[in-house]
Amino acid sequence: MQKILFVGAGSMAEALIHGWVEQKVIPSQNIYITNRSNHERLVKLNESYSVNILEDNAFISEMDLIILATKPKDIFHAMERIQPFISPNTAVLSVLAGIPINTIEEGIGKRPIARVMPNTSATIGMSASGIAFNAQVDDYQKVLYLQLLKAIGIVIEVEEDKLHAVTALSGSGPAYLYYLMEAWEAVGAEFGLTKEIVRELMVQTIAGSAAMLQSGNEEPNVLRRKVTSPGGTTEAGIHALESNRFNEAIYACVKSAEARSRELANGQ
Ligand SMILES: NC(=O)C1=CN([C@@H]2O[C@H](COP(=O)(O)OP(=O)(O)OC[C@H]3O[C@@H](n4cnc5c(N)ncnc54)[C@H](OP(=O)(O)O)[C@@H]3O)[C@@H](O)[C@H]2O)C=CC1
Ligand SMILES: O=C(O)[C@@H]1CCC=N1
Repeated sequence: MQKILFVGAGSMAEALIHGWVEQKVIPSQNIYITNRSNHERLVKLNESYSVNILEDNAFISEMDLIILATKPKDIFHAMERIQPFISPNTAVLSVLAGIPINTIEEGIGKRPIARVMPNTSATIGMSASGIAFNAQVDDYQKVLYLQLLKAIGIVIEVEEDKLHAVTALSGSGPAYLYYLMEAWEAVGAEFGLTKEIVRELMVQTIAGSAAMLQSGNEEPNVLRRKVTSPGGTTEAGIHALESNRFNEAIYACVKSAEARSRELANGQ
């Protein structure tokens, strides 16, 4: 990829830029960024990553790849802006939650489009991304898209409709875990442990549990049982989770996120 333009330079754009620049996948001088109005943000990203600020819409025609990274509600305005300038050869990668590929085709024409759902761990090369392609993406382009995503973590191709579920699980997933960590830190503080100690224990516990699952072939319920001594502390903790409807809360969480993604697809 020679020139890449981010249309929308917010949190997700920064995570991708950070990951790609750090992993040396795309030189920062090949990356361009634009926003609707927040120029200060563009200057900050320029200072942090030496990426270019798009100064003139006419330059859009020179882009090899455009990454759509506005909020879903802002995409229609963004597409109106780029449509007059975008070249027929320019490929597109969208990270927008919910927005279907055919909405993008309607806005900026049929061209190779990948719809991707990454997460913010792209910043450190640890994203878990889902991807779907339109029919215009040939095998060679598929490899290029996948290479880009693999550079910032793992990527799994799914049917486009399944991206709603991917969004609810791994796109939003980091926030659920950070929420859990916030609660963990708060309760740790009640026991008089310093924030630093709780943080260190918690991060290693989560990383260790994920690594156990990744490296072995045991199911989560088997690993859980190995921790849970009859009549012991874990059992007491799990009972409390059950009586506070932990499973129901998780189901409701993921189902609400999936449903919201489908609403976004319908412009709601
Ligand atoms: N954050 C996350 O964890 C993830 C986000 N996503 C998806 O990524 C997308 C961006 O999310 P996020 O980065 O969090 O959002 P942010 O609000 O942080 O960033 C959105 C950016 O889009 C810009 N923008 C708005 N309208 C236009 C326009 N017409 N033309 C150009 N730029 C415009 C905004 O600039 P200005 O301030 O000037 O309006 C802003 O910088 C969303 O669609 C989201 O669904 C996907 C996976 C994970
Ligand atoms: O909250 C959102 O809508 C976006 C999509 C996935 C993560 N953040």
